[in-house]
Amino acid sequence: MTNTTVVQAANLTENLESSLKKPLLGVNIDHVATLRQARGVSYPSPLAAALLCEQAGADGITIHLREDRRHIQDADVYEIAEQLTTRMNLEMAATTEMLEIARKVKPFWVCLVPEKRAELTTEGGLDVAGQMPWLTDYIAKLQAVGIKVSLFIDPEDKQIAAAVTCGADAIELHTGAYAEAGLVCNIDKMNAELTRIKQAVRTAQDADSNMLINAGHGLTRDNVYAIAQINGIYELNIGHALIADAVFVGLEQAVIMMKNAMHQSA
Ligand SMILES: CC(=O)[C@@H](O)[C@H](O)COP(=O)(O)O
Ligand SMILES: NCC(=O)COP(=O)(O)O
Repeated sequence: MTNTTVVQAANLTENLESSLKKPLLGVNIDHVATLRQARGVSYPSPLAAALLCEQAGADGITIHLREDRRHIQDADVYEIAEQLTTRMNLEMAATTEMLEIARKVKPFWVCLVPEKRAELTTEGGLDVAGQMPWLTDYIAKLQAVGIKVSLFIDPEDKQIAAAVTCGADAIELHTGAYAEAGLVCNIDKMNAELTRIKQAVRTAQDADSNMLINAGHGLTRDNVYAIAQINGIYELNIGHALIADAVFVGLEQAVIMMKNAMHQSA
């Protein structure tokens, strides 16, 4: 373990206590890379974005190294890992190729997510219950080199129970259905999804009090408050909407605005 990792681990324990009331903000910077890849040039730099987000108060940086490399590239992962002062959360599919990369980079967190080639963004949660032997072994191989492992799952009892059995250090509850209901102003559906997420947090707490509970996907300044108020959520990972805000107000201000939205109702 490097000195940085020891400090990060100590901070994690400390943060766990305080964040039970106030979730942390992990900023997903995939779409800084999307903009760069649109032209195949070297700017804007995801590394510069990550460092600016940290300066503005982000508690961690999330990047998703997709198998098709549509945004974040391998070089970004190595470069960002070297220079972050908070924690990297590396999202990836549970493939053999990604396992090798993660074991070299050693991010603080790996978050295992499902991937489909044709999707615009992650459509559903990982089917942990359907691939228990593979994931149990995969998680152990990451943990063996000191990486903490999170599983991106739908808020379903079956998946939560499977995540505990597989030995995950954390789960990240997929908030996409809640966010999509808000986009089409379906308030009943939004409330039902919120209830489902709250219930999932309770189920996870009852199943394993040491497992961290994160949430994310599709969160915006308009819909984040209700999720951030749920007791027991450790961290929210937010990307697309925050980067969209940054186009108008700048990245640092967008981070500050998102943190404010998490802590006070609009
Ligand atoms: C797993 C998840 O919800 C997202 O963070 C994911 O990274 C989305 O992928 P895109 O950034 O490619 O939309
Ligand atoms: N895991 C969710 C995430 O990192 C950000 O998702 P989004 O805000 O880009 O939808």
